[in-house]
Amino acid sequence: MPYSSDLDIRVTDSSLRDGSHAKQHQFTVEHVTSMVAALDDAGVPVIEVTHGDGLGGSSFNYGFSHTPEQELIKAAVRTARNAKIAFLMLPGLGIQDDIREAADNGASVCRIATHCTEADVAVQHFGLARELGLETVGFLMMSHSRPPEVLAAQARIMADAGCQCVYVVDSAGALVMEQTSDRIAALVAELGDDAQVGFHGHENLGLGVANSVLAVRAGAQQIDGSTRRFGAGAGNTPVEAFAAVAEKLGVRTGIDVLKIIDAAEDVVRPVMDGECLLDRMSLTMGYAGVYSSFLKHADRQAARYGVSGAEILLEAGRRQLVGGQEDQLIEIAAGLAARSATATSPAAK
Ligand SMILES: CC[C@H](O)CC(=O)C(=O)O
Ligand SMILES: [Mn+2]
Repeated sequence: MPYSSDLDIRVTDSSLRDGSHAKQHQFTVEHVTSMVAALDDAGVPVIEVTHGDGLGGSSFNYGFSHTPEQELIKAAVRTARNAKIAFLMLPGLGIQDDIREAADNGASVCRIATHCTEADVAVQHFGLARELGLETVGFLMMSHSRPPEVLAAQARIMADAGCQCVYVVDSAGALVMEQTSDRIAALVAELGDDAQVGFHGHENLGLGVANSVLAVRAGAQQIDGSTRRFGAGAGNTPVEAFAAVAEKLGVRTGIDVLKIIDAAEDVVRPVMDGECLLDRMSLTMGYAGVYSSFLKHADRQAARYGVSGAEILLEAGRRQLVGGQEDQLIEIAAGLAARSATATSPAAK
């Protein structure tokens, strides 16, 4: 087992990583220090801190960070008294030296994310992380897009490479109830005692907490959330709501519900540029199965080309775009603008 614990479920708070998308990667050391202090005090056992797109994500394509992520990781490690500090990396975007640096800076949980059909690109990274003594987590992103048996086979590749907990990642917030539990159950059956199973939800259909409860009932042992839903799209499963629901169900998370409710309101909310909303854009993402981190990119291209952001997302869903294909949002917006110019030109009438 990757960790010894008397908790039933281990919660990882992703607000300082998934929330980086919503914050357009503008976290400062002060933001990290205040949020880590509050989450740690409320008993959150793992806190993830990285650029939204993981180590090495600060770039023209994904958006430049305000503060280098390794500085943010160091600040988190300095601040946490009990919580472990985790980081995310996508092979190819981040490189192995980034993992070494994060480990040197005191992070202890290495989370490696691939598209849900591409687990093999992470094999060497899991090996390195284990050599460095890091705890390992694997992310199968866009898990709504493949059936349970495909995900289970990909989870097996991760576990054989040294991954200690494989997550079903609902990047688009598109999974509905049993679609979550069927996927979790398939991974649990495949992995047995070889690795744990986790669930990372998004709120784009308003199902983060419900899907997480179903994931737990299907055998998930680790659950992600973000305090105040501070994450991409409509945000992640709210940690404070999940902790409250878990307590009512008799599931122990070790999180003090009243303290995390206060942290959400008094500490996390002031760091956010705005609430993560279940509005037309994020709901369209859940409905059409679009990667939550495309939200701000789609907003920008909609404004730049004067077209509907929801139309951009619907086409992104039709094309089944995956992370790394953000540039296609520009092409989609330009195409919508060209079509609307043709339709309104006098020659077309
Ligand atoms: C770009 C990484 C991505 O945001 C990871 C994640 O949280 C997800 O796929 O939901
Ligand atoms: Mn996410």
